[in-house]
Amino acid sequence: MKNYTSIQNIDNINTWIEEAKELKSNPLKYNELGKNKTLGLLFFNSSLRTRLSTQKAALNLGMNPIVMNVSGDAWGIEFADGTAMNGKTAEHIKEAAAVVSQYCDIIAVRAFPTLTDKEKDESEEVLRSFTKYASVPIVNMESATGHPLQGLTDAITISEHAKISKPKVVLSWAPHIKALPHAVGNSFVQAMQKMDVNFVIANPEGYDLNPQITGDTPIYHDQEEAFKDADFVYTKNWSSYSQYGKILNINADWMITKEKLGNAKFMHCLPVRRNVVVEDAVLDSDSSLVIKQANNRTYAAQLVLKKILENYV
Ligand SMILES: NCCC[C@H](NC(=O)CCC(=O)O)C(=O)O
Ligand SMILES: NC(=O)OP(=O)(O)O
Repeated sequence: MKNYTSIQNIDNINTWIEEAKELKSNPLKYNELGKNKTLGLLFFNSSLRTRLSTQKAALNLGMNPIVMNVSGDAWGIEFADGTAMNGKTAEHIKEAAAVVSQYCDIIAVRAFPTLTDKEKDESEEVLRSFTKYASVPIVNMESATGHPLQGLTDAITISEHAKISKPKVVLSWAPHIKALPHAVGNSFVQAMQKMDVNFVIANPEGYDLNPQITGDTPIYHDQEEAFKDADFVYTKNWSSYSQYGKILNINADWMITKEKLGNAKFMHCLPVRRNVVVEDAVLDSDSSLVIKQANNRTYAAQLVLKKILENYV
């Protein structure tokens, strides 16, 4: 594998899950593999888990991670081709990516969508430009339309906690005060579509995700019906896709409660707003997997970096 930009880069999710579990049981087994190799982490947006777990993963493989907050700390980067750069941007991605490639053996990038320009977001301008102009492998740390390190993490976590062979997994929309990206939802859908699970999505009318991603996956607009006999409820807010980037209404009654959850396990990528997305009683109970889930971020990232290092030319 050269780049890891999408869940579609996973050739066999069951094999990957087993490999990640092996790394988790012996995280330092390959601590010579990345010796004298540098991982550059570039953040255009905030992060706690991705920032730390990806560095931890690199350290477990013997790599040297270096981190930069691009927004604020670096020069504004221009992505448009052929433009006269007489505005806010000071250097072009052609130079920036080529220069960073001389300092780093792998580059990992976080860049959220605009949520105002659908075409631009769907073109994955930032991630695609790094892939095009960098001369080293690229890892997606959450882009405009996907968060494949999170999706792999979620697949590992479900495999670890499943009590039956084909568990029912529900991806449920939940309320939020801000317009949020579709990336986490998209990658979770793509990961579940590759796994042997009974997978459905629950969201209010107007919040269906990109139909090219959801495909044949059943979508319920009735949360209670979707949650029937669920083993896992994975919760996430996203803004409208059809009325791109908009909050249509708050739908506060879609908040996850202990009563709605029943015997299902609760999952969320974090950060999560308590008593808006999910009530305290869920997060503070044994039903919540969120902390264990976040721990798996390290092993998902470690597996991805290991696969890239093993194929490094
Ligand atoms: N990386 C995990 C989620 C990141 C982002 N959440 C957020 O922006 C939450 C911000 C807030 O709650 O203010 C998202 O939904 O894609
Ligand atoms: N889940 C996740 O990606 O968290 P951060 O945004 O804190 O990295």
